Amino acid sequence: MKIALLGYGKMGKSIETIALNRNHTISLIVSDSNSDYDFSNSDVAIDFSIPSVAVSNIKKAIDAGIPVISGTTGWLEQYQDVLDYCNSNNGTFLYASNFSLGVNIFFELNKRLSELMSNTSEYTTEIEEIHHTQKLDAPSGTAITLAEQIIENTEYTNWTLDEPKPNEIHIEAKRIENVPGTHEISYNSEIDSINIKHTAHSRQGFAMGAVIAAEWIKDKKGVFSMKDVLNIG
Ligand SMILES: NC(=O)C1=CN([C@@H]2O[C@H](COP(=O)(O)OP(=O)(O)OC[C@H]3O[C@@H](n4cnc5c(N)ncnc54)[C@H](OP(=O)(O)O)[C@@H]3O)[C@@H](O)[C@H]2O)C=CC1
Ligand SMILES: O=C(O)C1=N[C@H](C(=O)O)C[C@H](O)C1
Repeated sequence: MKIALLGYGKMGKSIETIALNRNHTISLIVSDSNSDYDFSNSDVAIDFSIPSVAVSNIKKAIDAGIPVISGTTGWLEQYQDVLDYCNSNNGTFLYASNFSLGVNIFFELNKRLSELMSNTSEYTTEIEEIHHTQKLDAPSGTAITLAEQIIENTEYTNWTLDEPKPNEIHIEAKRIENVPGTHEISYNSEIDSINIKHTAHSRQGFAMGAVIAAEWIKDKKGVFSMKDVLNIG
């Protein structure tokens, strides 16, 4: 498979290593310095860039008829626009706030725990995420997905980085040198606490998941998620 890499930073480079090990080739590398590019020799595009350019990168791939997967976070207010664009142009698109198998299993645990908590009023819920200091967005896309899952199953209606109101889940976003990505959900009452936590030890799980998603999506049409790829949940 010939892969176009949209973004060649920490993730783009990790994806390149894994893709080459799986006998794929890299047909195009796009970074800030070469934004005038075309997809003429590519089978699939993988976007791990920056929030301000992700949407134009994704739409450009759809225009070229190339299936595109994106892991870039921090642009989700435009997600519906991208879905509509993909569907109306008969394109192929997959976004995941987190491509690792472990976090996608963790998402299922989070859903189940929030379902179990749906009828209890004793517990308050908090999310903590920790990432490296170069991260541009806060909270992480993964923390937003976790919060949205809890909101779907409980009385909470919003998440906030600030002091929470009773209907808001507090997300604490910490930035510490070299942390690849840690997410913890806590339910706290007077009596006890329940915590679930995922710790990434490197970027390998994210990059492997992205390559597996690209292999899976190559000949498909439509909008997909990692649930479709991993067949879990
Ligand atoms: N969904 C998931 O599983 C994961 C998602 N992420 C997300 O992926 C994104 C990238 O993360 P990471 O690799 O760590 O970030 P980096 O900052 O290391 O890399 C970002 C890259 O984007 C490039 N870039 C800048 N402008 C453009 C442009 N116009 N077109 C294409 N690329 C451009 C930068 O190029 P230059 O170097 O020239 O400035 C840089 O190489 C982030 O949003 C992060 O949150 C990260 C890990 C996992
Ligand atoms: O920027 C990162 O590094 C990561 N970003 C993703 C997010 O925002 O959730 C996924 C992962 O946690 C690493």
